[in-house]
Parts: sequence; C-alpha cells; structure tokens
Amino acid sequence: MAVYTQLDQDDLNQLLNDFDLGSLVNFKGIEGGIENTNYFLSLKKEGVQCEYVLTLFEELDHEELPYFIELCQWLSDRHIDVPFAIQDRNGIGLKKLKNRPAAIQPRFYGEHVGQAELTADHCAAIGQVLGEFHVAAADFYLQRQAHRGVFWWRRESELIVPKLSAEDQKLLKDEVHRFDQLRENPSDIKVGTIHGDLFHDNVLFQGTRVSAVLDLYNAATGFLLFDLAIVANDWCSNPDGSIDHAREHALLDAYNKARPFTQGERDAWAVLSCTAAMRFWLSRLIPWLDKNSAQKLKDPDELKRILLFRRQNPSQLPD
Ligand SMILES: Nc1ncnc2c1ncn2[C@@H]1O[C@H](COP(=O)(O)OP(=O)(O)OP(=O)(O)O)[C@@H](O)[C@H]1O
Ligand SMILES: N[C@@H](CCO)C(=O)O
Repeated sequence: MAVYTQLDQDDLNQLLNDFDLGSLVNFKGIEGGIENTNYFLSLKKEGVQCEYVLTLFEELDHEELPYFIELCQWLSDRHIDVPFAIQDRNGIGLKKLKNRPAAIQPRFYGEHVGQAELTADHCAAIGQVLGEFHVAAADFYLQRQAHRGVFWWRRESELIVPKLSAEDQKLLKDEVHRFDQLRENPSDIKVGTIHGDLFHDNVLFQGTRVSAVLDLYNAATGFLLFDLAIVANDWCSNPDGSIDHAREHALLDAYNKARPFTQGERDAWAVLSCTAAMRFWLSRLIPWLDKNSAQKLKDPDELKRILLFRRQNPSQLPD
C-alpha cells in the first residue's frame, strides 16, 4: 500500500492553481512504494496532454526536504535523469498539500526490470549512470548525514541484539567493527553525494538503457564506493546469495570508466561490499522482528546470505 494520503480533484486543482502546467485530465494513485504517496497526473495545456508524478512526502518533513529538492535539480541540470520538483509561478518547487510536503515532477517512461531478468548489459548501464551521477554531484554544495548510516547502525545493532541468535549478533557486530576500522583510516576512498538506495526497483529501463533513477530520498554524503556496493549486492546476486561474476564485472568495469577507482577504494572494496549488505540486512531485520510494525516486509535473509557469501568470497575491483 503506497497511497497513504487520499487526494480528490479539489485537492489537486487547488495545488495546480499555483502552476502553469495546464488543467487536470485525470489522476491515479501509484501502488508499490513504501515511503511516500505517489500519484500519476495527466494534465492538458493548449490541447497537449502531459504526464507528471505528484509525490506527498510521508516520512521526511519540510525542513529535511530542501536537500533533496536541490540535489535533484542539480543532477537534472547535469543531464542525470532523475525526477525534480517543477517550480510554480513563484519559483517554489516544494509545496504543501493535505498538510504534507509535496512536489510535482516530470513522469519518466520505462519499465522496472525484475531481479531475475537483470543481465550484464543492465548492470553495465547502471554502473555507467552511477559513475556519472557521482561525477555530476561531486561539487554539489549541500551535505547530509545519512539517516541510516554509521551512527544509525552502531545504535540499532546494539538495540537489536536481544532478538538475534549468538551467531547473528557476532556477524552484525563484526561488520560494524570492520567499517569503524576502515573509517579510522579512509586513505583515498572518495566521499561525495550518494544515492543511498539504488536497488533495481528504483530504476526504469527502456531496453537496456537507463531511462530514470528514482527515489533519491536516501541520498546523503558518504563513501561513493558504498553506493556502488549497494548496487552490486542487489543487482549482481543470485537467490542463494552468491554473486554473479559476469554481472558484477560489467557493473564495476562500466563504473570505473565513468569514475576511475582509487587505490584506497580497491583496498576497501571487500569490506564495503559487506558493510552495504549489513546495512540492508539490519534495516530489514528491524521491522521483520517487530510484531507491531506495519511496514511492508522485505526478507532480511536475502541480504544476510549475500553478506555471508561476500565474507567468504571477496571480489576485486577491475583495473
Ligand atoms: N517521476 C516518475 N516517473 C515515473 N514513475 C515514477 C516516478 N516517480 C515514481 N514513479 C513510480 O512510482 C514508484 C514508487 O516511487 P518511489 O520509489 O519514489 O516511492 P517510495 O514510496 O519511496 O518507494 P520505495 O521506498 O519502495 O522505493 C516507482 O517505483 C515508479 O514505478
Ligand atoms: N531498498 C530497500 C527498501 C527501501 O529503502 C530494501 O530493499 O531493503
């Protein structure tokens, strides 16, 4: 269930009054998301119909949102295909509707590709786009601490301990510790603006071309390589947690061409690919083990299997 806030025609017309986008033809709630309410809007202006997406932010509040609004505009200006808030007649993109922050964005076309259908070509395409994303955002002028970053997992890994087996406790603590050690001596691991949640369900494809990178609301300042590790774990893994070498090689090689790896990054890859698996194992475990959580559940074991595989079979970044 993704439509947390129900909207009617009057709500939408009231919002659209501030814009020069035309008049409402129809609208439809988008199912499938977790964090936000999204609607497709069809508007007609001077006889031409155009499609948009209206997002109502259900978790982020008004104060947190300018970072994301500015980032999406920044990336879009640099030809990265991300949704951005269209400005109203007064130059305001971040609006308010039904007491929630809201934004109207262009609608992108393309298909979600299921995990089982992902090929080396899809992985190469996203590797290139992520490299370009990191380069385009290199001098972005705002910074943000990830809300599910190092301070979050240090805290949450302690809080969840009583609910875990001794073996899982050890695994979790060990990964938290390995990342802390890396952080103490980061060498030349590049820090910049990361997407933070670039799972395959946040990307649209036309054929094997990336047509849009969506859902930037986990973006933050962090190790660029951590972002790539999130992608590698999700896009290049098999159901048993093993990593498909051909897909991972295609991903890493294409990324390296867009933004060449540093030596420090080569040394850090084995640890960071585990850190990324640990981060999502933990964020899935929390609602999974909480009887009262209403959040749609994603299987934590998927990420645990990847983590265990990564620990046994560290991969290397290509030259
Ligand atoms: N600008 C857009 N163009 C086309 N489709 C879009 C656009 N924005 C969102 N969508 C569609 O709506 C879905 C949900 O959007 P989004 O991922 O931003 O929501 P969410 O609630 O944050 O979801 P989740 O947390 O599960 O990733 C997307 O997977 C995509 O199918
Ligand atoms: N992409 C996340 C959920 C949304 O942050 C996951 O698969 O666990």
